[in-house]
Amino acid sequence: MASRPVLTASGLAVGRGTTTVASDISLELHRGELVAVLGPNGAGKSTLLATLAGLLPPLAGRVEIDGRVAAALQAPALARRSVRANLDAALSWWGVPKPDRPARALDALERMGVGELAERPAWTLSGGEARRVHLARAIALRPDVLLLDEPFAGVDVPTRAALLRDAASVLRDPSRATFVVLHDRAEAWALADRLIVLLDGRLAAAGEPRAVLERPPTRAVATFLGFTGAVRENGGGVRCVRPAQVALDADGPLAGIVARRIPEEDGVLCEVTLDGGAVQVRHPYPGPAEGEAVRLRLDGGVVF
Ligand SMILES: Nc1ncnc2c1ncn2[C@@H]1O[C@H](COP(=O)(O)OP(=O)(O)OP(=O)(O)O)[C@@H](O)[C@H]1O
Repeated sequence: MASRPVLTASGLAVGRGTTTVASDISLELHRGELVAVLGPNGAGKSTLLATLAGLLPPLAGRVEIDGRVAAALQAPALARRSVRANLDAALSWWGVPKPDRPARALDALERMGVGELAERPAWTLSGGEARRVHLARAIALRPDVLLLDEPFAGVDVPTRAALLRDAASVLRDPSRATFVVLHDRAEAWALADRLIVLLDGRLAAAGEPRAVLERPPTRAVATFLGFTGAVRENGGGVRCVRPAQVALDADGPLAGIVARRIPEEDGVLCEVTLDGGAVQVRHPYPGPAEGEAVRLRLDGGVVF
């Protein structure tokens, strides 16, 4: 990317106390992009975010920022006052002159779809409403770098879908870089311009989400990204496949046995053992029985 980065982390090691959680992290954030961080529990996503925010000292390396950073941490943590007063306090602390604050606050609340909640006491909000206000408060600051830690945690599925839809348009802003820790891969596909995967204490993958999904750099990254099937190849190596890359097909070249059926909303997820591996495949209800012999075909995947 040609523009000057608004945040540059070089050779960064992050951790708590003297314990290193993740190291050798180098990344750049540019204005206008939304970068998502994925990784399993305990991978160090929140620790990295807190370090980029300046809330924790780097254990090695450095973070350079060209502008101001605002972070919205995991818990909404709204003060016991009205929604409007919560935003006003943040804007005041940020140094926004008093006459400018009401319009800035209302604009951010409206952009997050909660303008009508401005006068509500913060403690009367539902979890989903509090999340929106929490995001609005960070957006209202108009930082150069916006760091968000799991902004959709604990929000139920329909509310989450609506929040994601609103956030996708509000969070991407040409004037700032947005860096967001996510738990759910689906959120990353919906939101991110760029994806970072933290795994086993290092930055294990980085790139455009589609590219990372199509060509995960290691088997560990592939497994983390949902390549649940692995089949030995004749020529050597192991082909890793996602359930969507497997089809039950009476004329398919591979023979397997259904080892387990996991009922899902729109069908069944079948775990099929093959000579040389195992895969998962989705099938409309009722699908094959446990113990049934099936034939299947693999469409794609990646070989390690
Ligand atoms: N306040 C703390 N004091 C000491 N250790 C901590 C603290 N917070 C987190 N840790 C430890 O640091 C490691 C990384 O935790 P972190 O919260 O950064 O991971 P994460 O990837 O954000 O995980 P999750 O997906 O579960 O939120 C973990 O081993 C965790 O137990």
